[in-house]
Amino acid sequence: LLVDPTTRNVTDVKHQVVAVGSRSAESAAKFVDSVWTEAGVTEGKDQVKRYGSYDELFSDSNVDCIYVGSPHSHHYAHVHAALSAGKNVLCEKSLTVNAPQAAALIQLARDKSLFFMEAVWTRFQPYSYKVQEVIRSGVIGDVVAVQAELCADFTSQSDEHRLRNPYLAGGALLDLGPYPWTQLALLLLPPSKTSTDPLPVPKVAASVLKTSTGVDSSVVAALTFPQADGRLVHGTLTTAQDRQTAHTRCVFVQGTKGYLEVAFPTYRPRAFTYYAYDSVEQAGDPSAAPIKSETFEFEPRPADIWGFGWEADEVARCLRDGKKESERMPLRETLLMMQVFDEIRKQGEFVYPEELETLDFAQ
Ligand SMILES: NC(=O)C1=CN([C@@H]2O[C@H](COP(=O)(O)OP(=O)(O)OC[C@H]3O[C@@H](n4cnc5c(N)ncnc54)[C@H](OP(=O)(O)O)[C@@H]3O)[C@@H](O)[C@H]2O)C=CC1
Ligand SMILES: O=C1OC[C@@H](O)[C@H](O)[C@H]1O
Repeated sequence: LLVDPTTRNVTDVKHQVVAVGSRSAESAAKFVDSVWTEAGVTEGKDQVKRYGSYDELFSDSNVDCIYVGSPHSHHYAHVHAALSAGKNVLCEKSLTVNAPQAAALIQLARDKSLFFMEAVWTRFQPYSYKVQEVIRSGVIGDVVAVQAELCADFTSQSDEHRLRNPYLAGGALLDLGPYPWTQLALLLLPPSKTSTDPLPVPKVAASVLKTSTGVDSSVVAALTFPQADGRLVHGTLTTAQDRQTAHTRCVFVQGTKGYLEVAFPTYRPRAFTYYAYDSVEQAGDPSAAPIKSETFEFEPRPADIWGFGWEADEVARCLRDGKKESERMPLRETLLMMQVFDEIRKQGEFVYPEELETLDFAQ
């Protein structure tokens, strides 16, 4: 938000951080100091309001949109309060703990005619548009399977840390799972469309392992996605917080006439390469060589942003244009992810503490 959008060739929108809300005034002030210092800017810092409660932030009339970046356990309560106060909301992944909470917030945003979006930054990165373009060009034929993975080693974190703590809705699935899910969704769901019609929930077969704190340490799930031509295609989602994904491959796409590999990290891919064969027969022949191969690389930090800038630009454009949801990250796809995650947790017999799963979870 603090990087001038023109440095990434964006001239139609700009951003201003007008206020920061925290559970204490000291931590709000500390946050502003550290973020402005890290960004290397001084402009605008003195004007930023530092609130010692979220409710004060939600009632600031200068605020157009709230970014909710609290632990997953608290998204439902924080977003509910922000929407109830009449604010547009961008909320970090995973949107909520479960699908009923997501559905309730989506309904609240629609009832109040407010913009609402899950913050999945990967969707707005140049990588995501390019990989879809290449797949849709048919260069590797029809997609017959996709494997997507994000594992990270969080075993050194304390039991109280939000990643391992059930009371903060820890675990691999809610924290890391949205990224392999996003890769599957980008390649195996019909083109994104905003609509209140629900999407069919893919069939799920999942296995879940737990940490000593009782949250999921790893999940492997096979999902079946119906395609426009009637075919059923498998996507596998792997996520774990006790090991690391190989740096060369976090997504593998098998086509009838070739394949495509994506370089880690799953949330911000560095590159992808496709290998295309002359025919279906050649693609199935281990001794045949591809007739075409191309690598697309993505700068790790173009114009000094990690990649969140593109997501912020999308939010600004939606607000400017009076849109209540993003066509690139439609609410029904967020709901679908939460429905799939609920089914994975059900099959893995994994529930969060009762109060986190309810619709009246208080702050
Ligand atoms: N898009 C991305 O790349 C990333 C997204 N995330 C997402 O961001 C969200 C937050 O993750 P992260 O920043 O690591 O989380 P932290 O544990 O660092 O918590 C963030 C802030 O939440 C506030 N908070 C509100 N209620 C609580 C509570 N009960 N316990 C602890 N903190 C609370 C605190 O701020 P305060 O005390 O000031 O109120 C805290 O500093 C998650 O949804 C996560 O998935 C995380 C990392 C990267
Ligand atoms: O969103 C995220 O992306 C990077 C991970 O390391 C982090 O835990 C997660 O919240």
